[in-house]
Amino acid sequence: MTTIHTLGFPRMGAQRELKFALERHWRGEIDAAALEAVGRELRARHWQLQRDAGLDFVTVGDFAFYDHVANHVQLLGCEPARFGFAGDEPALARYFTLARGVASETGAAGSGRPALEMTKWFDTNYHYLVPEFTPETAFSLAEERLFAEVDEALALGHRVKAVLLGPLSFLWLGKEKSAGFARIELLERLLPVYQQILVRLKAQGVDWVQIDEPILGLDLPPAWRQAFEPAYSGLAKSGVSLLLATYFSPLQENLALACRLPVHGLHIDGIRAAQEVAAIADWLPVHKVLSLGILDGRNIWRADLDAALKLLRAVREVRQCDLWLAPSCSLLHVPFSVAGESGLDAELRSWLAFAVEKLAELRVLKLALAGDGAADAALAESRQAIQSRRASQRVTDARVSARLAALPADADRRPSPFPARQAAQRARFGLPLLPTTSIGSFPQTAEIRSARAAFKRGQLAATDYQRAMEKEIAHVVAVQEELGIDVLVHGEPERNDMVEYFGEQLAGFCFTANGWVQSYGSRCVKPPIIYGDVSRPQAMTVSWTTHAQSLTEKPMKGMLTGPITILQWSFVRDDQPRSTTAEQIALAIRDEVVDLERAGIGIIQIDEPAIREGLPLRREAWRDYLAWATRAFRLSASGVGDATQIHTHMCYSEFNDILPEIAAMDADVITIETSRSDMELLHAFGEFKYPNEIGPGVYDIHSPRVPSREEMVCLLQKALETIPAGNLWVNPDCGLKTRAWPETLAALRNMVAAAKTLRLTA
Ligand SMILES: Nc1nc2c(c(=O)[nH]1)N[C@@H](CNc1ccc(C(=O)N[C@@H](CCC(=O)N[C@@H](CCC(=O)N[C@@H](CCC(=O)O)C(=O)O)C(=O)O)C(=O)O)cc1)CN2
Ligand code: MET
Ligand SMILES: [Zn+2]
Repeated sequence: MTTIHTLGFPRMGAQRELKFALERHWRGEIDAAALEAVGRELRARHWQLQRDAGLDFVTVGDFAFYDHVANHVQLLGCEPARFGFAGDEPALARYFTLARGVASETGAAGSGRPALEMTKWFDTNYHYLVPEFTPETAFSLAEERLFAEVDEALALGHRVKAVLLGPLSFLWLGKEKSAGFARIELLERLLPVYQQILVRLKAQGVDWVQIDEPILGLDLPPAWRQAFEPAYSGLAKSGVSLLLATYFSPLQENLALACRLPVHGLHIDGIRAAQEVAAIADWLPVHKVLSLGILDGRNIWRADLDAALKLLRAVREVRQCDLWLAPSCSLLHVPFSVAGESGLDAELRSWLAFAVEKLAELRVLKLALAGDGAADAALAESRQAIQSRRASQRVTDARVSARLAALPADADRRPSPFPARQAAQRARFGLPLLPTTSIGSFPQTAEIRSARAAFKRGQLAATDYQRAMEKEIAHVVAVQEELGIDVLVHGEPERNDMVEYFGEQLAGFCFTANGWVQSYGSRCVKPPIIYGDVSRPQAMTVSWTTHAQSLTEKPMKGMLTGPITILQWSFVRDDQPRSTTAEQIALAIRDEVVDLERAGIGIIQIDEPAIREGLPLRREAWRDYLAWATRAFRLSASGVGDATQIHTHMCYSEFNDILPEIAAMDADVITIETSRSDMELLHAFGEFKYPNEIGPGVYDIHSPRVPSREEMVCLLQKALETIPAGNLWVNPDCGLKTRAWPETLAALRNMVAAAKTLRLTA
């Protein structure tokens, strides 16, 4: 018998019901009970889908109103003391305070309660809330939600597998908030609470608990590796069967450890750790369950079921025992269902499998392994789709491969080195010392979004939509002129998203109507799908940008998304290396850069916020990635003359460990998020002697708080300790699209004033 299950399921709902309910709740339009009802309804629906697909368990514990790591902070009773919660505050209200913070009543710096920090979940575009630890952190079984959800599922007649984030991964993903202590020291205090949870689950009638330890796929310090065996020896005593789940990365030096741990089963990522399947099938004792993540949970392609069956039969041959099958990781990272994507033609649609379709694939595999003829029709259909994709004329474009093959060796080099370019650009633009600029987007108001929605529904004519956006651009230009900003932007009103917008216009991409994936909290993205060779049929941004330039004498900065960020935030081909796809996108962006230059745009920004996120989870793979990623960026940027100034922008990550590679991108100016780390990053930039110009963000755009002029003067003075005044730019941390107008205006006004103050002395 084969057992099929999933590590997790998307939470938002088929129509993003959770997003809309959350936002209504936050606006005060529905109360907590109504929100809870939506959550309950979605869980019930999603469990029923799992059951209907023939899964042997429904998975309970993957649901969250904001983030599953934040759920664990409450479950484990470690809400940071700094929030100062009073005993009578309801758990859900505290939860949203952890997630969203509380604005200060006075607006003064340092007051209010900032939210838990948010950071990327491994190498995905999902953000989790970072647990905070101090030597005083205590743990207790403090929240009933998980057990209540288990009861809900049991009451609906389901067989339940509960899921927990494992104790070591939970600690690893958190952050030490005081110096001189290591969070691993908290393990001893944490384990008894896990033990209690497992005992409770067992008592509820749960036989299997999936305990996620994705950090087994990372380069772990010895103390962390050594902590696994004693920790799990303790947890083994709870009496519940544990399925240790790993994903996203091969286990390598942790493989023997993972096989040896005293648990009842091991899940491995059969896609990212494909090369380890044979060894694990061999080494994992046969009395333990092997759960093979056989379907790609990080991508949207229909699986090659014949190839999967071949592998599964071989594994069964070796192990002579039952197998468990699942997607490689939680399905959180793929959209809900292909059904309803009527905008895609039938052929393309047949190539895709989102969450619901992946559950169906599991069932076909199970039937086929049992020799059940009921799988035959589905297998034939799947085979047909795979063959159609392999043979399709739409996937390959001979002109693209010919162009790549013919690229001169120096295609990724600017004509002159930076000092010569800097001189040419200074002569051309005559900017003041400490020039001010912004990162690109201005507030995406409800008005802009509903105009776009009406346009997409066919209720607003293309010319009217264009006129509405041009009106917005004119407004943004006028505002910047009035504020006295030096290098202007058009504000990006016409963009639904910085990646999707380009995906909609590039050949080799398709996009969905409803393929939403949670990014954080209620926020979602709709990653485009790269199915074929990429090229740019026509200019994508030139007319908007030149229109904006026509409204001002000041330089208008062209605004593009870079090849690595487009790659990273799209669903990519699995039939060629990512590096090849990156190179193709790079050339498409290069064409746009060259066209902008030709249209008279002298400053062009190519955003690469995701370059750090794309870094492989294992350090040994960094060099290779960084080499092709930085080359792709340079390819996109190198088609222009010395006097054209190329900017790039990065955010969301710590960049300290890849500074040389960032320098190797050779952008003339980099604007980078730094304000949240109090300009820490700059020490690294200073030590490393970053050679080109740099704009360290002087204020955090993630909160509506308006920074004062003095605050920004302080930060800039700090920056001037390490960066020569002639190389320093003044700008916010990131784009302003999630902000409202009043705080945007106030903050930019103070920012320009700060720059002017320093110009007098610097
Ligand atoms: N791709 C990507 N990844 C990223 C980021 C990013 O900017 N892009 N930034 C970081 C994450 N930050 C994020 C910040 C904001 C949002 C966000 O605001 N998402 C919006 C959707 C943005 C969008 O696509 N907007 C569409 C509208 C989509 C929509 O829901 N429209 C409504 C109608 C809206 C109306 O009538 O007003 C509908 O179709 O029902 C548009 O502007 O055209 C949301 O969840 O609400 C997402 C991620 C890291 N990863
Ligand atoms: C996530 S980086 C955002 C860069 C983009 N140009 C913006 O300003 O929104
Ligand atoms: Zn940014």
